[in-house]
Amino acid sequence: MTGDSMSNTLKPYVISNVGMSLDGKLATVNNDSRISGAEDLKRVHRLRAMVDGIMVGIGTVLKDDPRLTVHKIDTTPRKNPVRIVVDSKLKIPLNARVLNREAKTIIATTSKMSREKEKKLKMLKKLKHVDIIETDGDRVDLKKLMEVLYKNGIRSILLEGGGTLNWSMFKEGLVDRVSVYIAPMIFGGKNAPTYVDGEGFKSVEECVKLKLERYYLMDGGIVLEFEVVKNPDKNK
Ligand SMILES: NC(=O)C1=CN([C@@H]2O[C@H](COP(=O)(O)OP(=O)(O)OC[C@H]3O[C@@H](n4cnc5c(N)ncnc54)[C@H](O)[C@@H]3O)[C@@H](O)[C@H]2O)C=CC1
Ligand SMILES: Nc1nc(O)c(N)c(N[C@@H]2O[C@H](COP(=O)(O)O)[C@@H](O)[C@H]2O)n1
Repeated sequence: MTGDSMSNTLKPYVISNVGMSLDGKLATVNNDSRISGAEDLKRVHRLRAMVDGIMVGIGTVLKDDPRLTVHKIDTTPRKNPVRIVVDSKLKIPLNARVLNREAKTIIATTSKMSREKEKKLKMLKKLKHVDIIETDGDRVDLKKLMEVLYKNGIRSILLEGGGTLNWSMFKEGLVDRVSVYIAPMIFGGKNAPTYVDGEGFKSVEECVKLKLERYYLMDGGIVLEFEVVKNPDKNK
């Protein structure tokens, strides 16, 4: 997997992966996200082992407390990609599992400071395996982040949600590939998180277009793999 060009700026190749219910939910209204079965989790961990970075939003860290390491398959030598947490306000708890020493962690935040944020930043900067990337604005500037990550040698990223970050990444045109596991389950609930939340595209013309490349059965559900079609109107 190599970097992708972003109007003359190089960025990492980004694969979006989730496990979702047939109705597109990432978790139930009570935040139960046990969707993938054992085989699908192994597939996800094989993907993790292939990339340079695994990225989530702070919402996912606060709700799931994930490790974001390769721990469901054996790899020799043990390969843990860099974990990337998008966290504008630095809400990350210092005891979050994503800050353990099993892998390096990059926290992407904004340069906007409060006294509390500054205090936490100081503590985080003391951790040798943690790096901070700051961008300007109220929320993390994802295009800038991709540019900085690429310059730091990160050529491929597995984007593991949640729905808010997924929306921003799709909206900014930063996703190159999609692989989703659809479980034979229906969660319902208009407040349950979906694969892509955010404000949504206003028209079909604006939406992200995908090209189905592969599909196969797994854990009683189905895995679908798509390429994101860049410049879909080019040949019209
Ligand atoms: N089934 C699955 O495969 C997965 C399920 N989940 C579920 O998704 C839910 C968490 O999703 P969300 O609450 O949507 O949180 P999220 O993980 O998408 O994080 C969103 C947060 O990131 C921060 N952020 C900073 N800059 C941003 C930017 N430019 N764009 C977007 N966000 C930015 C904001 O604080 C924002 O609220 C949980 O219920 C979790 O269990 C999460 C990942 C995978
Ligand atoms: N692919 C997939 N299927 C599910 O059913 C899930 N719940 C998730 N969740 C993602 O994996 C993270 C947990 O990672 P660790 O096992 O703790 O390393 C979680 O935070 C979501 O990003 N993914």
